Amino acid sequence: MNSSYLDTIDMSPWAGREDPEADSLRWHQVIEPLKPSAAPGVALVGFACDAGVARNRGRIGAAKGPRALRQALAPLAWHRQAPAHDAGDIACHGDDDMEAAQARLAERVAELMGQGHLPIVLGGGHEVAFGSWSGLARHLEDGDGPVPTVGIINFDAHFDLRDPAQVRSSGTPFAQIADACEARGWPFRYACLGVSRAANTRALFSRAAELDVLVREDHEITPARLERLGDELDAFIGQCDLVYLTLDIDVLPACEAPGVSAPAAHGVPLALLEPLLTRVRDSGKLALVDLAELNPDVDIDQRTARAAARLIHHLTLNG
Ligand SMILES: N=CN[C@@H](CCC(=O)O)C(=O)O
Ligand SMILES: [Mn+2]
Ligand SMILES: [Mn+2]
Repeated sequence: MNSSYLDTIDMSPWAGREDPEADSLRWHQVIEPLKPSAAPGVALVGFACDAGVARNRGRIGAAKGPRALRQALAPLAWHRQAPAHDAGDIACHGDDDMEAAQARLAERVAELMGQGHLPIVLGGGHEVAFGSWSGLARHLEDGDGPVPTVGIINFDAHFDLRDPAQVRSSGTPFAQIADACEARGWPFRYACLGVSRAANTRALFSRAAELDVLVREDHEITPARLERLGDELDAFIGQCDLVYLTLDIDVLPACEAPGVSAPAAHGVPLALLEPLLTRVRDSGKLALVDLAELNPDVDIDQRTARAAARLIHHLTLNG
């Protein structure tokens, strides 16, 4: 186990308002750098990488996402019982380093899971997902007995099922995971919610159908259908032993999340996204979370970072 990074965790983003009243803590006052014997809690790990976005010909800048997300989470009110740890960053040193950075992330995620933490990976482009999932896979392979069935729930305007034989990028992680599942003889259970028909080609819809993906398009996620969608999500989760939740912040409409590589004209608003996330959070099966595509370079007044921080806050409220 490589734990030398524990001495170099940068806690400088964790700053903000301090209230003089009792019982008024905020995240920055509670979160601690991860220690080897830390009590189980949430463990944040940054993936400072946008090499996959560059390969996908997108707007780079998501490598700065982890810091912006920590800064936005820092002043939010603390309501948890269980601890939160900062497990540092995985940096990507250019295009040639992307696959190695994903492997380093996998190692960190597997280590955190082995210590009983819920890893929350702060991206980074959506190439983060292949690293996150690989860590989960390694952790499960290290365990005794049959490997549990993993359900992947992706809230995203995009399938990210592009053919990885062309180029591996932020647009291919779930196709890479499907291939990796096939190689291991594992089922590939993937739900992609918030998909824009305008932003995904026919080839991608066909691949999703071939892979039996649970698809709900952006315009289908309405207040009137929210309860039924929640039940469908519960049914999907019911067929899995564990859930890996991946949030591409570009699932939000561009007015709520302008700071992404590919803003969504339609999107799924925070007010509808949050109740669906509650279903996932409260399922008791959530094993791994990541959040992708926050690009502070094109954000407006930290709007996207604040929305992303709010989602992390919401997902961790039950701990
Ligand atoms: N993670 C990224 N995904 C999108 C980007 C789309 C775009 O740049 O327009 C994709 O590859 O489909
Ligand atoms: Mn997307
Ligand atoms: Mn994506």
